[in-house]
Amino acid sequence: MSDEVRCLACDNVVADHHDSCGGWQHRGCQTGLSRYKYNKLRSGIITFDFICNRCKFLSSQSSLSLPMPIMESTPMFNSRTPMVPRKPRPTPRGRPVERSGTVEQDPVEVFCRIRPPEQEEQEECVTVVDHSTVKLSPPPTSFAFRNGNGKEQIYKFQQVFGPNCTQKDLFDRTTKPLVSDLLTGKNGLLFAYGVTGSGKTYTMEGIPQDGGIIRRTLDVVFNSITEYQAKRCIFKTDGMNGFDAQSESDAFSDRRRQDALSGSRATRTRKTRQDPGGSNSNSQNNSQRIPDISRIDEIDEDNVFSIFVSYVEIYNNYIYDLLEYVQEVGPSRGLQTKIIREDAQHNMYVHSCTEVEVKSPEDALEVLHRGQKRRKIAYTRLNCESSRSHSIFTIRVVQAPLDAQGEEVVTEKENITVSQLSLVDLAGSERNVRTKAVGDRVKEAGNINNSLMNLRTCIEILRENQLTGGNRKVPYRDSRLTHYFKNYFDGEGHVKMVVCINPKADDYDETLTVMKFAELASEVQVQRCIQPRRDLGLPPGRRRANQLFKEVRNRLQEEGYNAKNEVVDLSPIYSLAPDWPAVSYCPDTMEEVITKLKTYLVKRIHNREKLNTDLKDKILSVRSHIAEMENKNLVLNSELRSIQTLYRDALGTIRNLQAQVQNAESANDSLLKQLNEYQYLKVECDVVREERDMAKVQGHLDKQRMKARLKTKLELEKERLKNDMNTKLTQQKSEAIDLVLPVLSTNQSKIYRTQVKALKEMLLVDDIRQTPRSSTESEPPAASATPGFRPRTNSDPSINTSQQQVVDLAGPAVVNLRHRRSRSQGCDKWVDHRPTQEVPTGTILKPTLTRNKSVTRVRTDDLAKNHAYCLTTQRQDSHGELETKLYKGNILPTAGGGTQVVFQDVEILQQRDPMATPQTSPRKRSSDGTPKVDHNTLQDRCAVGIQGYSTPNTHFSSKRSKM
Ligand SMILES: Nc1ncnc2c1ncn2[C@@H]1O[C@H](COP(=O)(O)OP(=O)(O)OP(=O)(O)O)[C@@H](O)[C@H]1O
Repeated sequence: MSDEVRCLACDNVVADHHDSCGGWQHRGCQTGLSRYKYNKLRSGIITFDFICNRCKFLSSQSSLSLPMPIMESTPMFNSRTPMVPRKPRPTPRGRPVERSGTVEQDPVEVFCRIRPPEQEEQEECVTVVDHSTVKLSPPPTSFAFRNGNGKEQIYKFQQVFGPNCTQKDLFDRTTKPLVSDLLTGKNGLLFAYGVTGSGKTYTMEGIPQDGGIIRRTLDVVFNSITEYQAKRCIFKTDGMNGFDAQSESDAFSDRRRQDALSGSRATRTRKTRQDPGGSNSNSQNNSQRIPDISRIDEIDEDNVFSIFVSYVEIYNNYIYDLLEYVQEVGPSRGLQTKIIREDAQHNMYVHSCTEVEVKSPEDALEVLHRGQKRRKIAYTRLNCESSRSHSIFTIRVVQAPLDAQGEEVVTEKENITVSQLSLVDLAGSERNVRTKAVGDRVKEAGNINNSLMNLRTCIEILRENQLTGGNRKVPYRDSRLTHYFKNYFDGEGHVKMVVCINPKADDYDETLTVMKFAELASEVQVQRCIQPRRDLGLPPGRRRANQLFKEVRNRLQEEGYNAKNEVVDLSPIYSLAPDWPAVSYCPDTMEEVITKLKTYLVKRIHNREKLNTDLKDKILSVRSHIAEMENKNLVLNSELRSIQTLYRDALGTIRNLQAQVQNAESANDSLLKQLNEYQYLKVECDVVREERDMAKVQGHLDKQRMKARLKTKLELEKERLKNDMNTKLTQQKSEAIDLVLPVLSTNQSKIYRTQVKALKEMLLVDDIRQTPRSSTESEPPAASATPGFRPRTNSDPSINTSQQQVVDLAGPAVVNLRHRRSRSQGCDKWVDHRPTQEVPTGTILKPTLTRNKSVTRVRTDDLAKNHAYCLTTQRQDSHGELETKLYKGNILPTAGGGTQVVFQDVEILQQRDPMATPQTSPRKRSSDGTPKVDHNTLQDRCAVGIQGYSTPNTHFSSKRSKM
């Protein structure tokens, strides 16, 4: 029996170790071998790694870089030290075990995205031929063209996304399958590759309103596992790229500790920084965010999930943790460089890198945003925000099954599945000639180009190995980037690449290089990652069953049953045991394998027996249950029949009622119709009635007008007749006296002459008193004698006919004309007789009534004590126009010892709407245009004033003769 010894650098078999002789035989490259590093195993055994002499020579010439030895000083080879060949490496997690000798492989999927032109009418060198082909046409300015390579080039991709493609389309086609893999426990790598400014960062990150690959991935992951998320801290990292699961109580105390720590950190950050890390802009971004709402359905519902994210960048070939906590107080150390390590499963990981457990896309985006702020970005001539480093955002999904009851997480480490998806935004390749970079930018560009070149070399060698069956060492370790990618290219998951292209002609030469690399990459095959299904022999659907059980229990409790202590019983167990253990034939470990298989089979037999017993019990219980159910069924059937009869009756009643309802509805309809007609008629009637009312009002107004005209005429006629009669009477009287006098004797005649003369005088006097005054005689004699009054003539325009009528009423027949009121007695004391409901005039000019006594009802005492009287009347028409009149007069004692008012003056205040036209403003006017006095009201109100005593029933017209 012999073991192979391979060269650490080129992986060629360089020696065989023979158990029989304990010696070594050179083989393969036949160049001999040297010790390179030694490994001390826990058991104390020391093993060696070797390199062949050829690789040793190449490394000494610096044309090959070797991985650093762990020990600087290699211990001297001691021939007595047993040289134990290295044990074969454990198969990396998820890597398919070669049983039949063939391994399923997938090509690296390469997609092409062409960004929209930067300017309109930009000269372009890229054309989309169809959904998977692009054509590159060299512009005359290009280096290739000038070197005589002016031919058009055709490149094929998995899919080409043109300038108008959406972020959603790109994500669905490129990344969604990787998200599905991630959630089912498989690893994936997606990286954006291209020239600077070609849209790699846009593709990976996008904008809040239209998220790129990273944002959408987070959305879809959380959309898919929302209901199945584990509580925070149930899973925690073991510091060696693995995870442990812990009980709920431990998780609770860890949560509290974390909260306290993050609280104190947040306080410290707030204290030291005014702008809390752009939290405002972050929340603003979140508010503008349009999340992707799609989800993956094929996930194991009986698992619980936790998501961890990390964010690192490779800058100048150093790795930095973008989420590292940097103390803000005290001397700041800045970000520390990290190293890449290999875990127990030979997976590469960034040692001591911060992994944040996130519970929502918003949490994850907050972390992403935090990292982005630390990314090295700088202005270059080709991109104002050019990434100067490669960034790797890794999402790790940790999942573990629920226990048999579907209640708690199974915490054994071997049941935990960890998968990861690395989303890489590579820095763009750039030529200093074009960027005109200086200083740091040149160094950065050099490092970027070197790492990209190394990626290209690795891919080239991989492809060559795959095509030729060669075994050339792939120089993953030459740069941090390829070192980190090693697992993926070695078969640790699906690899996809999005090649970003800027179609502008200036980029032709670089774009051509990118295309060549893309073509190369698409020919590389990576081993398909097949995640072994973990079968713990637990019933599937237990989470749902548990939920259902709890729901039923709650419902029973609500209905009054005591189901609180019922426990979930999710037996039967559907499988006999977990999957067969992975065993391989090896004579050394035969015993161990047989024991393992024996244990497994015993367990299976035990499970089978248990299941059989369980099955018998269940059959019995099901039978009794069925019998019980049948009895119930019989009862229920009879109940059903009676219910059906009732139902039929009810159905008949319902039909009757429906018919009635239909009748009622049709009656209702006809009534509604009638109602409508009546309403229409009513409207018409209302219109007619309004017209009639208007005509009536008009007629009434006409009648009033006519009545007033006739009344005036009648008065005038009466006056005229009266005058005629008086003239005639006077004439007849004097004629009678003249007839009587000659008949008398001289003595008698003397006596009688004197008496007749006196009688004649009396008669004449009486005539004079009774004769109505002509318009020139209309001024009351008392007026001129009354102090404090302004005499008016007819020429005064403010005095109109109605005023004269009022003035006429103040006839001086019974007044003591010689009455003089002394000023000392207060001849200017007024009785201000106002209407009961006075309309406020709001006028600026107001009559001056000094020392007035304001009354609404006049008593004789008021008149006796005061000397002047003012009566205010108001009239308001329907248009709101107001007419206010002030009748002023003197209070004089009458011959009979009473008091009377002699009106001397009328003031009229008319308030009119300036907008109203005479037509639109109907106004009560007399035929000569002067407003009419409302005699009735006036008479009623001033009856006391005129008479000196109250005569409520006296008509104004009948009093006029006495005045
Ligand atoms: N598909 C696109 N649609 C709209 N704008 C785009 C698209 N691709 C790129 N851009 C815009 O082009 C500019 C440069 O893009 P981006 O920064 O993503 O390039 P890059 O390839 O990451 O460059 P670098 O390698 O220098 O970081 C950005 O302003 C971005 O918004």
